[in-house]
Amino acid sequence: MTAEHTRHSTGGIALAADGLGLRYGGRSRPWSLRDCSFDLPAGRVCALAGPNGAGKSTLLTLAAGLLRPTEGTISTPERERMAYVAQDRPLYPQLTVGETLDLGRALNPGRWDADAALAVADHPGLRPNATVRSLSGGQRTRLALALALGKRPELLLLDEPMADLDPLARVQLMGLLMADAAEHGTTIVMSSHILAELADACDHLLLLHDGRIRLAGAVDDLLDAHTVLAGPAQDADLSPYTVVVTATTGRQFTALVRTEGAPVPDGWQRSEPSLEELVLAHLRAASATPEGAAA
Ligand SMILES: Nc1ncnc2c1ncn2[C@@H]1O[C@H](COP(=O)(O)OP(=O)(O)OP(=O)(O)O)[C@@H](O)[C@H]1O
Repeated sequence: MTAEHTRHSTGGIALAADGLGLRYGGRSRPWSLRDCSFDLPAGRVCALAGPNGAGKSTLLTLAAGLLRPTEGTISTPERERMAYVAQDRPLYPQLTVGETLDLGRALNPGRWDADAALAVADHPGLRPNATVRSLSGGQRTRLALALALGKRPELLLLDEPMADLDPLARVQLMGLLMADAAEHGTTIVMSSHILAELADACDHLLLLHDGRIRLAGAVDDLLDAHTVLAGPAQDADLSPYTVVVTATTGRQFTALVRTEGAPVPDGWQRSEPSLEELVLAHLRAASATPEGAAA
């Protein structure tokens, strides 16, 4: 497979990977991302989840076109139609807030959405004449998000956007992002370790573990496909199901399974997992298998 980065969106797909892999620093180095294939439909708000070192930032950096794949392909919109907020929020420290927004306008002629940028940047902590180097981490994030939304992107790539924001700012900025996605059909991919935050906002999931895709798809479909079974331990026959994880507490047995349509035995309770339960179960299962192979 050839290594390439394709810039187009086709058939309503905003981001697609096919056999995508990356080794930092050449062939003798370990894989940071391996065999990643997925399609992200346009207009989705996608949670990118996974433990530290799973490859989330690597995938976002590849999507932003700042790294070339070692193998496989990644397809995105044209560079002008994407915005990327990296984990370290790169900005020019010597510029003021106002000059940074002016630069955003100058670099995006004909596309700059001053209202969208101002909706994020208009905040008492972000005075127009303050220099970027004087801003706190959370204020810098706010400015980086203002630049990204002002670009009016079709695809918005956000690496832990809420990590250094206070609780009020998180709620406000998450609301602005969701409103933007709803109004303009923006596709958003956001990484986070806060699963509850992702569950509230996202309708699509990419779960990475050890550089590989563990789960990918619409959140509703993934939740529908999984069931939590609870029953007495001595009756546990899970052979009809694909088992993700099991747990025994005293005589009570629970399992997260894909029932694949098989009936639930009498005396057992079934419930739909939360997104958080689903993610944690798959991460536990991946940690327990040597290769973290996808279920
Ligand atoms: N510049 C680099 N050079 C070499 N290895 C790297 C580099 N950046 C990341 N890696 C390695 O690639 C793997 C994936 O890292 P990545 O930063 O993509 O993970 P992540 O899921 O974003 O983690 P976190 O949640 O901690 O931010 C890790 O093993 C990491 O050590």
